[in-house]
Amino acid sequence: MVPIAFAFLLALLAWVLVAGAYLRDRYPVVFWYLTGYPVTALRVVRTWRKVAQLNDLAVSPRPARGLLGNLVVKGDSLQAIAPRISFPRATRTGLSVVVRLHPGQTPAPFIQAADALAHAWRVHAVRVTSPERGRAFLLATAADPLRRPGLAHAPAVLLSALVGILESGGAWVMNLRQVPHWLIVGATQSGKSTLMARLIVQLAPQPVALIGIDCKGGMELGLFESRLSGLATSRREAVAVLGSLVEEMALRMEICRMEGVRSIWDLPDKTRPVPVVVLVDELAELYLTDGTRDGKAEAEKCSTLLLRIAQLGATLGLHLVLAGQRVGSDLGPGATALRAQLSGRICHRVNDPGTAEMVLGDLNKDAVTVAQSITTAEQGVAVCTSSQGGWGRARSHLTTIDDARKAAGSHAHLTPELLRVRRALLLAGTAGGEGA
Ligand SMILES: Nc1ncnc2c1ncn2[C@@H]1O[C@H](COP(=O)(O)OP(=O)(O)OP(=O)(O)O)[C@@H](O)[C@H]1O
Repeated sequence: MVPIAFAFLLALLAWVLVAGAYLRDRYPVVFWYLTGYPVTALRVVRTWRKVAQLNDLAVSPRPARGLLGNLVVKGDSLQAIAPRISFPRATRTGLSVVVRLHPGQTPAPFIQAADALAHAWRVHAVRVTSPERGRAFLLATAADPLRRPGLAHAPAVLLSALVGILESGGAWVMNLRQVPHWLIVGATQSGKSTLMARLIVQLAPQPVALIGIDCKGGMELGLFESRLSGLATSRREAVAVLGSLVEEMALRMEICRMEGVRSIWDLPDKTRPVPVVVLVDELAELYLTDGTRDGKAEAEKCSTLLLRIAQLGATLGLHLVLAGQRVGSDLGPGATALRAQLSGRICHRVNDPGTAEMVLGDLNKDAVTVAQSITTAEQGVAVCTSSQGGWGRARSHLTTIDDARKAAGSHAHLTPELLRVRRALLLAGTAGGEGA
């Protein structure tokens, strides 16, 4: 009888384990509600007083000074009282707690203690906000939502690309109408090319001209040449292409002036020139020189042309997406000036703190710290700015180079002809041939 009961218990245990694993993989939200949430909620309630006291979130109703005989004694009371919290409420990805602040308390110490709370509750992260005076709202995320992200959805809009998923579960969208120019940075194997490939897959079916500048001999962007209205594979060609785009910009300004409008988007659909997106792979190649006078002059020219497009292009339908392994002040003052014009920033894992600082430091110091904590295992994860002015972690949707090449090929017939660019490339090619 005993062995049968034992075998039955073993079978039951095995079944529970298998069912649990199935539930966790197929229905992670249900799994969280049934198992993770009750355990974590109890842990929050049980540890709150201690955690609050250890992190200076508890305050004493007694004054910090008192009289002992004739002496004024100063010090913290031993009877600090933790602020009251609501019972943790389950969310799809974690739980939330409302804290009733003591009079005189602000949410600032809670923001500082967010990391300690995450460790104490054994969750991935805790975010602190204060939507209402006198209350702090703690939102705990149980596991990193970017570890196994699902697919996000967003409506198809001109010049807008759904490139991945945000940590919040929302769609990660690069909307060039809202944020006209972007800087994408990351160490080797961090996910830059995958993001570029995703961008090309998303923009290829749209009525936009794509121009590639890839000074690594066209190894990366050359794969999508069938959908490119021009591809520069050397700095000489890049100068020619960017120069022709500055001429195009001047022409568009003239059209806008004659029509009495301030942007090509105010022109009627029929007369509006096609928007142009310039994709640059390895930005540093445009700035670094071999020390010769000609090399320096070419790099300076490139820098000036990029800066002009970044300054004036947004309303004229010219957009820049610049990618590179690192962007440092050593590339010259032109690179720093250009960065100021690129309001969209994406920072994958980087090799040195200086690069994260250069990409995000002028926007938010916390974003720099978060970018520096991206590990080699988190390919495709990046810190990105949003069109609302905030920032967050996100992961690109995995897109293979083959997917992007196929998308470029099947939309090749949509490639707009930019004669000015083609002519500049031809002339640069001929001049390069003569010079060789
Ligand atoms: N969003 C993602 N999800 C999962 N894996 C990814 C993601 N993005 C990139 N990877 C993986 O990371 C690897 C490197 O990606 P990618 O080639 O895009 O990096 P990179 O920064 O362009 O590297 P390099 O500078 O060496 O060209 C690829 O093999 C890809 O499979």
